[in-house]
Amino acid sequence: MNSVQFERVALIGIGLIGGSIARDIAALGLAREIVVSSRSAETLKRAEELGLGTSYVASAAEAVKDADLVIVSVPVGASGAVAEQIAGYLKPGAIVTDVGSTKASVIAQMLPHMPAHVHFIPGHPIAGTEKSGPDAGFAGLFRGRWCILTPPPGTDAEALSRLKHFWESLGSRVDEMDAQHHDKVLAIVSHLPHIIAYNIVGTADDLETVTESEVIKYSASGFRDFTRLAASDPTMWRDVCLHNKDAILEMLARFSEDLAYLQRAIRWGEGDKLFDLFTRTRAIRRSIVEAGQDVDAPDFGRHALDKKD
Ligand SMILES: NC(=O)c1ccc[n+]([C@@H]2O[C@H](COP(=O)([O-])OP(=O)(O)OC[C@H]3O[C@@H](n4cnc5c(N)ncnc54)[C@H](O)[C@@H]3O)[C@@H](O)[C@H]2O)c1
Ligand SMILES: O=C(O)C(=O)C[C@]1(C(=O)O)C=C[C@@H](O)C=C1
Repeated sequence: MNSVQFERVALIGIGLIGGSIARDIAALGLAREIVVSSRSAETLKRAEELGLGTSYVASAAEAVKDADLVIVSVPVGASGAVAEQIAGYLKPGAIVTDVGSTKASVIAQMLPHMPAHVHFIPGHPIAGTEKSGPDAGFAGLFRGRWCILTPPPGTDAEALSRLKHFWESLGSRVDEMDAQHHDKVLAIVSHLPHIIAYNIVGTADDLETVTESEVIKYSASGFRDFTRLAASDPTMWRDVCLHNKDAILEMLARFSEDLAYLQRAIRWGEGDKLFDLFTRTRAIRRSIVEAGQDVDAPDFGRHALDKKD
């Protein structure tokens, strides 16, 4: 049974993630007021049509006044500008968090603007889809998914526990780690898969004779899964690449080495090497499914990634 946790929540950015949080807060009754703010007038109007908040304001500074919880859900490259806009208007004791896919850069951009009288606790829900905008959000997106918090050293324990409780109310499991570690882990499990998807779909598109007809015709195959990821928001993913540059480049270097190993095994007909690798990776997929981390499980009910198991 949930109850009101915050009198007033300010949502800065109301796309897929902000819009999903808004729907959950309302459905679960976690706040008395939900103030929605968006840079784009069109998005704000749409959020109002969808009834995502209790009030709607164009200015982020206006939105955070008297808010006990501020959630910044904008592309990571915009975090610093938002922090600068809201800094002078934050209520003493407010919790300020974000949902950005990279953490060290968000902290570097936002922390310098945060007044000493607020609790700044960055976060990242590991849940999403390839869609964006307020219409794309839905209640239950975070259920059964991880949310990683990266509290800076010295974070107030009570504020941290309130934010943790908030995400748990949305159905998430919460972990804490430092921002650098987060960025390394996410580089391999989230950022690289997207970069690889953008790349493979781009390569297929460059093979013009193929794309004209056959890629579309035969895309009910492994390629289709890549096209879903490659349809993800260009602004968001441009920012992720630019703001987790070091970790992504490190993982890409490892990936290229391993790809060269695979390429060599294929060239020289080294079937044992191929078989061993494919056996190892199959076991990983099976352990993910067994651990209940399979997004295709009925309770996640979002999209069909891989129905082959
Ligand atoms: N999409 C996902 O799967 C996913 C998952 C977890 C976390 N995230 C992170 O959540 C954040 C929001 O992503 P989303 O998927 O909700 O994006 P979205 O495009 O659906 O929504 C972005 C929101 O930010 C606003 N915005 C865009 N540019 C801005 C700017 N320069 N200044 C101020 N506001 C701006 C937009 O008007 C919109 O309200 C990003 O930091 C992203 O990395 C995304
Ligand atoms: O499922 C998807 O479409 C996603 O891209 C979600 C996903 C991911 O890679 O898992 C993407 C970016 C986030 O920061 C968190 C989650």
